[in-house]
Amino acid sequence: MKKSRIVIIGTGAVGSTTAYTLLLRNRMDELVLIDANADKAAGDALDMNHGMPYLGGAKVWAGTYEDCASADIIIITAGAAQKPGESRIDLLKRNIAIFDSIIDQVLLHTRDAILLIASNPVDIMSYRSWKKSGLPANRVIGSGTLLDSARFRYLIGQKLHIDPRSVHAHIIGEHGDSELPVWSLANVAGTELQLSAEDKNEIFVNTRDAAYQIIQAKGATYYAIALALDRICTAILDDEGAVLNVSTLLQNYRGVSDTYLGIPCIIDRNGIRSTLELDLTDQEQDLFTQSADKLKNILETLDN
Ligand SMILES: NC(=O)C1=CN([C@@H]2O[C@H](COP(=O)(O)OP(=O)(O)OC[C@H]3O[C@@H](n4cnc5c(N)ncnc54)[C@H](O)[C@@H]3O)[C@@H](O)[C@H]2O)C=CC1
Ligand SMILES: CC(=O)C(=O)O
Repeated sequence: MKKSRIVIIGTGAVGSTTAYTLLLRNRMDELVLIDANADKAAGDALDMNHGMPYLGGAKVWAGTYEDCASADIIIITAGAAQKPGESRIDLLKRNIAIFDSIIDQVLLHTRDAILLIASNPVDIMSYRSWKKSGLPANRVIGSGTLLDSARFRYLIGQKLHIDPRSVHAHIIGEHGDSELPVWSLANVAGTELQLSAEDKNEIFVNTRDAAYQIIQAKGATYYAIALALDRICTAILDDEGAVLNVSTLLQNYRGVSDTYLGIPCIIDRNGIRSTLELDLTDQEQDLFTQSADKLKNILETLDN
């Protein structure tokens, strides 16, 4: 049987934490680490290999783009990260140049892998990767608002004293400042959430601004995104049909086309099987349209 292989490009804080998370959870047979700083990737691989007596038997090595040839999933976490006070969009120029060269090098070796993008601004980087690669959109996935939805569910759970795994609630739109909460559909076991308008506002603001708070406190966020990326990889490798709020190409989705945004998607071995159309209120629809317009305006400023 073919061995399952995940390649991670960019083994900084997010990439190395994701590698470690995948390894601890025994998600694949082979894990390849690539970084522009080859010493960093080599050091991470060595460090993780020294834990092998206590792990599940996966092979881990610092590799090259040639190793993408038989990858099932290529996770891209390379590039600049926000400094305190910077927005995700502030990273755009730096990360577009890095991405263009990464996608070119990946395509020299494979057109079969699923690309899973996490670098910011993630919706724009995912769109760019899809457009530049010419791969089918179902195989170019952004982490989107999966992390934001996890933060949202955690904060709702805290307020209600309910396990976040039992909270069903979505953040959609940009992974960034224009994202929106879908309060009208949020529920626990199908029942309406018992939260005041003030509680809801506090929960949403803390969700939207979580990255700013964490970056201010310790310089970067990486544990929760690593778990979110692990969740997407599992949905793919185990052919789950899981519903996850990832960033995908929208075509005629609630009036939005030709941009990547976070919405609920069904994910299986082929990547994104289909999207689920949420029944938004008028106010939610307005916010969703505004989020899409913001990203489309930015996309229009980019060269081809
Ligand atoms: N989608 C999400 O929810 C999240 C996204 N991020 C984003 O992930 C990205 C990475 O963040 P961190 O790991 O904290 O940054 P980092 O600075 O710790 O790591 C970035 C790594 O990319 C490498 N790199 C740069 N150019 C490269 C190239 N051309 N080829 C290969 N590797 C290259 C660097 O050497 C470095 O090791 C950032 O854009 C950040 O904003 C971070 C957290 C959550
Ligand atoms: C950095 C980032 O995008 C996040 O933690 O949400």
